[in-house]
Amino acid sequence: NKGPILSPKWLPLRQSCSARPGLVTATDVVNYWQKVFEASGIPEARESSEYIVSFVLGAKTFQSLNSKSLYTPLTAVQQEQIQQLSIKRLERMPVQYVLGEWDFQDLTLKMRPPVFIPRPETEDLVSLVLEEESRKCEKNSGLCFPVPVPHPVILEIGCGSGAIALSLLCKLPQSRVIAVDKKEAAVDLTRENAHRLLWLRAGSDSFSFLGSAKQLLFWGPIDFIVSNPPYVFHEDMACLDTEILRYEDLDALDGGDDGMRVIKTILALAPSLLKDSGSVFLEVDPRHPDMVENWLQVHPNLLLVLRAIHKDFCGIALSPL
Ligand SMILES: C[S@@+](CC[C@H](N)C(=O)[O-])C[C@H]1O[C@@H](n2cnc3c(N)ncnc32)[C@H](O)[C@@H]1O
Repeated sequence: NKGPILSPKWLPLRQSCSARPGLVTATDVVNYWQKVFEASGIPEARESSEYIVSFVLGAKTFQSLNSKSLYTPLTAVQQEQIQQLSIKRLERMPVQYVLGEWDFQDLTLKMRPPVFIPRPETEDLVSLVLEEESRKCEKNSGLCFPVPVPHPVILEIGCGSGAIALSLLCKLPQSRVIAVDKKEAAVDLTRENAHRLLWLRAGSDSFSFLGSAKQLLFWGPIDFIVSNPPYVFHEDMACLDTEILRYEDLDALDGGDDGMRVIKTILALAPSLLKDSGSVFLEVDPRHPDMVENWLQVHPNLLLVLRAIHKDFCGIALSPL
């Protein structure tokens, strides 16, 4: 039900664009595909076109192309590549899947449907964990008799492409990071991204992948549990963008009736996994902090308290008593 790809509205334009391949520049092609995308109702038409053209020219952004790249005529091969990728975008494939890679913090990660595409706001979740770790280190160095702080053990539940876990490992190279996801496709992509970023080939044993939460119990005390779990309220799922509904794993987003299905699992699991000084960092819906607080009140045995809410980014931080 995706409809015709080659709509008559833009086919003549494409023909005129490819008729004189030697004379078409990157700027011409960006403008051309922007118009095609707009005519087909593709969201973020300009950005999509710019990303695709820059990618084929080996750049991250259109703005970073120098004037030579902008005005040198594209080869027929480059035009063909741009057309192939643009056709995928016309099918409403998210640009991250079209390009097959996307940046998260300082990392370029492989992206592949249906594994969840990391969102920019999740970068703040990583920053919150890093801030907490540096606070712990500062607190210790302020003691009269500082004791060596052991390197943190970090567990990410629901790693998707590995964006959070790999960013943390990159920023805290001495830490031990365990990444777990219930979907094999996600664990595989995290593993690929880790290999791609060379940590495993360098002989590091600081990254582990798990397909099942049961194995976590063998891991011993953990400093930080971090997760961007599925937290969309089930009734809101139908309102998601076509790009998401068509290509991303909906299980990665659907948090059940109250959006708390996986959040509750993580909170229930946390006390048995965390060190006494450990914390849980979760990205949640803006409605969730109150709901989490109420849920914790009826589960006092978990000994968890809601310690901070970072409303701007919909993140909450929880820590055990
Ligand atoms: C919103 S995505 C987040 C992916 C990644 N952490 C990110 O931020 O880009 C949620 C992820 O949690 C995984 N997931 C869902 N339920 C899970 C469960 N019960 N245990 C482990 N992973 C789960 C999904 O497969 C998906 O990869």
